[in-house]
Amino acid sequence: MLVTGIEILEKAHKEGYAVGAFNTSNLEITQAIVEAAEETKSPVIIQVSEGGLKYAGIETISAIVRTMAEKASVPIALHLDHGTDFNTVMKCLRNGWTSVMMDASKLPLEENIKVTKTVVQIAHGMGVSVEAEIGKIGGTEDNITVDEREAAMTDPEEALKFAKETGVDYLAIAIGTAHGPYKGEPKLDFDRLKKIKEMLNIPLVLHGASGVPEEAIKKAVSLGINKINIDTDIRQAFARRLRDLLEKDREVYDPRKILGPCKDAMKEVIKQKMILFGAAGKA
Ligand SMILES: O=C(COP(=O)(O)O)N(O)CCCCOP(=O)(O)O
Ligand SMILES: [Ca+2]
Ligand code: NA
Ligand SMILES: [Zn+2]
Repeated sequence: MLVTGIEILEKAHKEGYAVGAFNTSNLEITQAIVEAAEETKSPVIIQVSEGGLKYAGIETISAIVRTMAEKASVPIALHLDHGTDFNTVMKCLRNGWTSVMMDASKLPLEENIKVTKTVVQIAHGMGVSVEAEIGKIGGTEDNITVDEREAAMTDPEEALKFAKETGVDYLAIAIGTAHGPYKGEPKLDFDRLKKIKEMLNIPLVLHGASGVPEEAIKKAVSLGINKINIDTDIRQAFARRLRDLLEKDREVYDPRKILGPCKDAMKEVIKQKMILFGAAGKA
């Protein structure tokens, strides 16, 4: 069934587990996520980035996700990932999103608070929950130094002020992860996470979780992470299966016979994440 993000994350926060938030931009990725959730009886957040909206078309990807979510037997939310443009957030609210991220983390704190508070008021008025980001979760390609990444981490006092003044439902925090494939092993600041959770006591979001070792994921969940964003690992599962399939079969040309197995490969990766996060069986 289609539900709001907070309905899924409030329960995860209370019961101490995390829910996968997986990016989609087409039919097959959406199928992989929904089938994985059904087969592991997991609640799940299906999210679309601004790039995904451009690729698929906002009404189209909304129709695909909402139709499949409404038919599903497990709770599914439709989330806007990294909504950096205010008007894009408004368009998603108008097109049936049940959760939106207003990502104004690149703005100074006071401006981030101002725009996030406005989005929270509008979204809550429409029965939609809101994610925001404090601290900077960059990309592994960003050529910033270790100190700069340290400096970009979320300050607990700022996070408390931000949460109180905006009324945000769940907060993405920077504790050492980054988007994209990692070159070395990411080092997560667990003390920082523990402090933020104790001070804010709301659902927390981990971005850049592809490529983070399983033990670190488990520890982050035990310390209060409740939404875990995964995209790169799914993309890589798709591409691996596609290359392997086309190398083995030079004759195949039916997209269903090519994309179908790729969908299955993505589904297997997603199922493993749901089990690792503790969402399996919680639907
Ligand atoms: O935190 C994450 C997941 O990060 P990871 O899967 O790379 O670790 N995300 O928020 C997913 C980011 C998706 C970006 O999509 P576009 O290419 O369309 O901009
Ligand atoms: Ca990553
Ligand atoms: Na997000
Ligand atoms: Zn992210």
